[in-house]
Amino acid sequence: MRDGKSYLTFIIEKLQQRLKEVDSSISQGQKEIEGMHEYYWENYTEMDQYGYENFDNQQALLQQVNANQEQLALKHRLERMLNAPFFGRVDFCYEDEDTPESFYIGIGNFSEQTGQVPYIYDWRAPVSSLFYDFDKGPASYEAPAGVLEGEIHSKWQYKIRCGKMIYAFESDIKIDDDILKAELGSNGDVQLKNIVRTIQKEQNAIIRNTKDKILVIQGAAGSGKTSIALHRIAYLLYHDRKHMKSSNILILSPNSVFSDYISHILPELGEENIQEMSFDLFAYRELRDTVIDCEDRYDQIERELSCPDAEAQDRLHRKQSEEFLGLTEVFLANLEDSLMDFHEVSFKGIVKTEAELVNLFYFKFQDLPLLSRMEAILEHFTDEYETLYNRRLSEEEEEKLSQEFMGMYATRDLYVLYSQLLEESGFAPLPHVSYEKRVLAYEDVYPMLYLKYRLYQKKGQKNIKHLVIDEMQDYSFLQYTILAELFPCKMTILGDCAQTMEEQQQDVLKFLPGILGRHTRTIVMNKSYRNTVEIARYANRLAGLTDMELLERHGKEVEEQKFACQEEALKKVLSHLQQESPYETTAVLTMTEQEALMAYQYLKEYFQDISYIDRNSSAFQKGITVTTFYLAKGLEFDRVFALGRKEKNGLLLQAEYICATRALHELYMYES
Ligand SMILES: Nc1ncnc2c1ncn2[C@@H]1O[C@H](COP(=O)(O)OP(=O)(O)OP(=O)(O)O)[C@@H](O)[C@H]1O
Repeated sequence: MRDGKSYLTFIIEKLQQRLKEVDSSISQGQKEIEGMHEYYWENYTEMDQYGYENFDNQQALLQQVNANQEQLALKHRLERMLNAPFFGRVDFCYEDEDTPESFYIGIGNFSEQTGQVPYIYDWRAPVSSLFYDFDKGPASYEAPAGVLEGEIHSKWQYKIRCGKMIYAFESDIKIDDDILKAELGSNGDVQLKNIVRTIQKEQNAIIRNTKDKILVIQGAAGSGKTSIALHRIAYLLYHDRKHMKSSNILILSPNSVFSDYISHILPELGEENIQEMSFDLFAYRELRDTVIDCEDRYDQIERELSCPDAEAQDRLHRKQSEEFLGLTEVFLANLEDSLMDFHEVSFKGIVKTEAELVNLFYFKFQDLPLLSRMEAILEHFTDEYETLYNRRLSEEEEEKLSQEFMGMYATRDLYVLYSQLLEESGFAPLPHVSYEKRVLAYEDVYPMLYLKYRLYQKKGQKNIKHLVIDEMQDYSFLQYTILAELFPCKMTILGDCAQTMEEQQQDVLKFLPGILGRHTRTIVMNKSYRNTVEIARYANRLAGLTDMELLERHGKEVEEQKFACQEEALKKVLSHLQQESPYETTAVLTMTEQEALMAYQYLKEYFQDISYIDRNSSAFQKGITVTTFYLAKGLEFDRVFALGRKEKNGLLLQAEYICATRALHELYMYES
């Protein structure tokens, strides 16, 4: 049996050979494309008048372009593999055989020719699960044909960079943990890393879970939730290429910086990137016809921090609660009558009496939402007219009829109706203003969106087959109710109750199964990988967590200090920043936007290339970053300076916990 080093030499040769073939196929394809273009320009005047030849030409061209693009993607994959073709090996002896077979594992499959036994197996291939799930000894894996049993004779881990072997370890001597510690001990990249080399057994079980329709992961800070979700997407795409394309997956992510932070992993794993969106942005787009602007979650947090208002908090919660949904249903039931004013319609010989309209409205079309029903009746009427006279209605006629039918609603303005709902449910109504002045407070955004979906037929998101919701603890009962309606697909939902951005922690696990149904499976992960033991212990004390498992990676003790004002605290931050440091990324995290801006302006005097992240930012860079705790959520930095407050309340404590858990190696908790 060959050792890893000689196998590497063999593979590099094969990869180079393959790359040459791909290169020549790409240039051949390119020539053909050019030839087709030339042929077209020389002959298009003589092509048949019906455009058949032109069409055939276009099709052939398109096919060639697609083929070339595929080859180009393959070229990129092979180039990536040339850098590090494999990272693991399992020597596995099948039950009924005498000698073990070596399976080398890498970020993609590689074989001499398509269809031949691979030289390297993709980390997502069935046999690769041996590497993640078992140590030396009896083992099995699930192949398409069934479970295959056998014994692992040895397991190897490799680090290869630029085609050179950096190290090779036989891993039954528990080197896994050391390798993991070495990976985690290195300085943070600007983007989240792929973890294929060191996926842990419990993480692997989640990544490869295809059985559960709804998978909910409650994971402690730094337990790898986001990483797992992305690797899971890569796994699902690999295993169901026929039915699942990257365009069928959507990630609901908190903001654009976070989207940028995770955007490298899928391309690194050889997959296309997928769509990402924040739910607040989606809601805003959906309500744009009704209001000129909507507050987002961050406006709400800023307000809570600058002028805490218990009444406003209470209102926010009541409006997002199950009880309020009940009140909305009562309101809708009453609206069935109170909104309508039927009257006879007579148009060019066709008459619809009030009784006939009532009948159509409450019986024939009763299943349609209230505000979509009259449109259906209008369509019904138009059909009748066009069939009778065998002519289409003109635009003016359509307009006139539409006015007459829609005029039977007392109003169709969602803003007015929602305001009415608020009043009837014991809340203050919305200000009576024109469209240009309608700015919706955050507490009203989702209740209004819900009302919209109950009143109008909604556009389903049928194209989405898998929805990933990150930071699950930040969505309310009402938001999940809306999401369940909009996305009747598979879901991976992940988050951490301890990182709720509110006065009190929200345990979404209590209500999720009720909304999403009994096919919901919840997995809890308590092992944290991000922080040193010193930081993790400190953070756990802040949040009162006692059941966390920590990876034994040690570092500096957390530095806590109190200052008279924020400027004093900033001076201290500055003195640290001016010292030589081995770190790539440092964050200065504040509670509010205003504080972040002040810190940024202060530090900018000393460091030209410092970056400031606000909610419109879409990327974060190496070096020093200043931002608020809520925008740093989900991200990580080598070193964190948290500028907290001496006074405490629920939200400020949560904020401190979020800041503390962002640090990989060093943490400074300052208060003023
Ligand atoms: N198996 C693993 N091997 C190597 N690194 C890992 C592993 N699991 C997690 N990590 C690392 O731990 C850190 C935290 O991972 P991730 O951001 O996915 O956690 P999270 O649970 O989403 O955290 P949070 O909720 O605090 O934002 C990352 O640097 C990630 O690369």
